[in-house]
Amino acid sequence: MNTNALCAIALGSNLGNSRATVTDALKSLSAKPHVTLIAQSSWYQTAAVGPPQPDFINGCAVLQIKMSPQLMLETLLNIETQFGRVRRERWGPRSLDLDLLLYDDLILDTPTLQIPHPRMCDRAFVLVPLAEIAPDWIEPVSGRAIAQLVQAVDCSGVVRI
Ligand SMILES: Nc1ncnc2c1ncn2[C@@H]1O[C@H](COP(=O)(O)OP(=O)(O)OP(=O)(O)O)[C@@H](O)[C@H]1O
Ligand SMILES: Nc1nc2c(c(=O)[nH]1)N=C(CO)CN2
Repeated sequence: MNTNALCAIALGSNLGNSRATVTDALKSLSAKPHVTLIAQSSWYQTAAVGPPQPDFINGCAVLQIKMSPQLMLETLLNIETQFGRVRRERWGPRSLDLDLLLYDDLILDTPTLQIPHPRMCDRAFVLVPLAEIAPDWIEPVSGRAIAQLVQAVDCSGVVRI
């Protein structure tokens, strides 16, 4: 694939030295060929959604990439592995979670990859950082801008650090 695309990703961690992990993971991703970092949010301490577990560090980034969505997902999964991610229970603690949130205005629904990320509109820990760097990006399934979506969720568990 030769054309440039803009994508948004979410980073999260709640095991180990989470702040260092998310920072280093974003550096590692930005250093890859065909990836240019366009914008990076602040980091947030967020109350865990799902089973009881420690708070997360979360943030988002916008990247310009010359990669298909599938290759980008593969790249994210490889970085998760590199940073010690071991897959255990769904929504359980993890050293690093990288989600592909948006890819231009694409809607994609395959068994291994859904874009936009299907749960992003419900998640304050995604929408608050994303609204900082991409408030006008339209989430193509809802047709609503990130700045509108963030107003519809409870952001009380999301604290900028
Ligand atoms: N947009 C996407 N971004 C990342 N992974 C995706 C996406 N769409 C589908 N997946 C699939 O989901 C799998 C990742 O599941 P994972 O264990 O990280 O889920 P989770 O982080 O526990 O939960 P959630 O998906 O709710 O954040 C990947 O292997 C991938 O095939
Ligand atoms: N606060 C917070 N909670 C979560 C998170 C996350 O990144 N942050 N990730 C999950 C699975 O993807 C489940 N719950």
